[in-house]
Amino acid sequence: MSAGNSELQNQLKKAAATKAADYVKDGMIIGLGSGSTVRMLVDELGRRVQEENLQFTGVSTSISTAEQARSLGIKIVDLDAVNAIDLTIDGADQVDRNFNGIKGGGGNLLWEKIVAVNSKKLIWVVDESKVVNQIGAFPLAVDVEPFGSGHILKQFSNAGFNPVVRIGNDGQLFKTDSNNIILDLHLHKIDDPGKLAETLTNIVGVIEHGLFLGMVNEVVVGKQAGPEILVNSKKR
Ligand SMILES: O=C[C@H](O)[C@H](O)[C@H](O)COP(=O)(O)O
Repeated sequence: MSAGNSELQNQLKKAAATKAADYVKDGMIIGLGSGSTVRMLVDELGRRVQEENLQFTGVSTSISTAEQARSLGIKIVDLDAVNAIDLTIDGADQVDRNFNGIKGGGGNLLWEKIVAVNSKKLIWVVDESKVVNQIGAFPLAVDVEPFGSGHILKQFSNAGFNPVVRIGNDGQLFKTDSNNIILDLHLHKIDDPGKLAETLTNIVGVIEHGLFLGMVNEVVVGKQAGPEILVNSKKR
């Protein structure tokens, strides 16, 4: 699932990703997010490793990012092999002006959230179409244990959450890197993200949800006039 991939959107994603790559310095431990914007970031970091001898250690939020990074010569270690991550750079599907975001369009929200909470600083790279007044137009991914998930599906339907079981590009049931399934909630708008997060967290069988509320320190926004950095003053 993706918010869109027009040529302009890809240019803006790339501008944001390239700007965010400047934050990575020698000796740092860097969390690498997932998705198409992070793919561009990892390409740029790989270029710097090869051409500028940049030396950093990466911790990946997905198998696919780890594979891409390693193929470019970036050192990737397990999260448990480091004490803390200096900085994580990740993508997002939507973010509002209170720094509440939706993630999980690629199904990587669980590892992304685990890496985020173990990071000293979190930056998102997005194009300007993803900065919104109210989140929720993008479907909210919920990572669910497959066992008994039919009952969670019913519970979500009864609550009016319009859940859809995610199917992969291969036409098969989508499975996360942890072998869980994703239920996408088509909510259209989320009036109270905190309350929804609490509701979802309290359901047995829900492993994690794609609401990342007030967690991000900075958002690098790719705009036609040039990248803009939104700073979350509450996280300074
Ligand atoms: O599970 C996927 C992640 O949360 C992505 O970071 C998010 O969906 C943004 O992806 P993209 O950069 O492809 O729009």
